[in-house]
Amino acid sequence: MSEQARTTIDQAQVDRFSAMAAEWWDPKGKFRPLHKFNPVRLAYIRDRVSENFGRDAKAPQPLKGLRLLDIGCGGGLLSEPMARMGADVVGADASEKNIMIAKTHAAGSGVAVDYRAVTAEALAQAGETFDVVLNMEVVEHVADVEFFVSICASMVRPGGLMFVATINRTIKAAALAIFAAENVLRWLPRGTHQYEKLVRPEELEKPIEASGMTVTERTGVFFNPLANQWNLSKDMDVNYMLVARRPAS
Ligand SMILES: C[S@@+](CC[C@H](N)C(=O)[O-])C[C@H]1O[C@@H](n2cnc3c(N)ncnc32)[C@H](O)[C@@H]1O
Repeated sequence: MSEQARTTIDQAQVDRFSAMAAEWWDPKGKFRPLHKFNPVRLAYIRDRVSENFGRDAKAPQPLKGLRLLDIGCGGGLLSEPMARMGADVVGADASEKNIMIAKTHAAGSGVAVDYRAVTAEALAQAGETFDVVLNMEVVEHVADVEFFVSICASMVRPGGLMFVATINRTIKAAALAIFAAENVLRWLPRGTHQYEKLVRPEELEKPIEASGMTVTERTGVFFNPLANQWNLSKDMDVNYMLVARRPAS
């Protein structure tokens, strides 16, 4: 298939998110797991970015002056805190409704984020580049994972980082992240995730490495029911995150 004919849009997935858009900022609503995830993933991103760019992670705005893309930003649950940490954030999502909700929320919170209803391929084609690309909980919802990851990686500047978070395609993930989360705990609406669309780490690493980036860290993220919180873990069988770095030129 020619590059031009390839698309990252799985319209049924985008429609599903558009239909739930009003709930993005309700911590008890359909995006509850993402709200619960936020403390652990925000600290992880802040610390890795600070380390990479020689910043003090404890400073009030450790990401000051860095240009950051939050691709598949949804309602902006990551974009807003990243902007508060000082980054110049572009929040991009294929769903216009998500972007509308994100813009409204940011205006209410007084946070400046450049929200755009565009695909990753449109941004790359326009020649956009970033110090940091966040690719969080999106790859399991796109049409062409390899293409999507390559496009996102192509926008990372020399010396920059890309974070990818998703759910592994394992039996354990099918049991916990799909069956239990959707049918028993009811954390997510039924049909949020499809087993066939889950992505194994090596399926991300191939296009990342092919784009000239190096995967520098792999970590699992696991829910601790006793503490009622998510923690970093060595176990990558269910939720996991990768960090990749483009060598400085
Ligand atoms: C599970 S949400 C993740 C939201 C956000 N990244 C977070 O972690 O809080 C997935 C988002 O990806 C968006 N999306 C799906 N396919 C996309 C594509 N090809 N390009 C851009 N956004 C896409 C959906 O509209 C949805 O908002």
